Amino acid sequence: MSEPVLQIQGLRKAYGALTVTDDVSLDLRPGEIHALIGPNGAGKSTLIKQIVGEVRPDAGTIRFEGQQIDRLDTAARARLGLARSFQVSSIIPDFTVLQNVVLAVAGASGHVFRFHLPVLRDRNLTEPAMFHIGQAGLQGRQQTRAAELSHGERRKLEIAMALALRPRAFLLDEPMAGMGLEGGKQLTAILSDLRTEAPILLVEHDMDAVFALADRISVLVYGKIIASGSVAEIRANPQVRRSYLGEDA
Ligand SMILES: Nc1ncnc2c1ncn2[C@@H]1O[C@H](COP(=O)(O)OP(=O)(O)OP(=O)(O)O)[C@@H](O)[C@H]1O
Repeated sequence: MSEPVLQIQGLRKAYGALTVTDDVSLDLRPGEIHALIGPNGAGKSTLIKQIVGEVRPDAGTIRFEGQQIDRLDTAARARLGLARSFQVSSIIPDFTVLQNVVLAVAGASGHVFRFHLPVLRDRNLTEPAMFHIGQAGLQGRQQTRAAELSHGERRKLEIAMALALRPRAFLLDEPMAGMGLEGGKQLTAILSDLRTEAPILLVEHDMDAVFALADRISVLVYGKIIASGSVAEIRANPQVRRSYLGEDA
């Protein structure tokens, strides 16, 4: 089996008497989508925050591509290629899709960006930008201003910009939220392809999307992983059905 890209061992975090992360161990392997599911308040967001460095664990280790990263700050972890969500805050509404992605490509390649330079004529920037626009399913929309995009298209622009940063792993916190039926289907198809680019740790409440996408699922309840396995294993697990899927198993 290939080495995990991300490996979490014995992670613990408590807020006062409340243990939010209770001896959590999990990994993310190359090429996979590993879904993390669990009821509201189970500790999913807090776990993601510890992985990206926004919350400091009380104990445990986090390794990324073999390197222990739990002492690094958020920016250093991002530089190693740990991409949190598609919540790219830097979309410029008055810029076109292409201009926004070109900016992301320029930023990632360490280009010193000057607004007066004819960057849109620099093929070293526009070619990768157009490639990422295609990967994100936005072909034909490159000349549209970001402000005019629909919610789903904006999400795709965020994906294109995230891809420009050449991430080594994606941590996605509820990407399906607010997408609607058609948008959700399109995003599912895009995420499905994305796993070959970089593996995805997916926190998602939309179980149709999780069951359609996940190679593995881990179930978090009260800060503890109560089960981990394939979609079929998790669907058949009586404890999961009782404590999360809300069934009388
Ligand atoms: N900074 C904090 N201080 C105190 N308690 C916190 C803090 N952050 C989170 N918690 C508590 O930790 C628990 C887990 O919260 P978290 O947001 O990680 O859950 P979640 O599984 O992501 O929930 P949801 O699915 O609703 O987003 C909750 O009970 C929450 O109130």
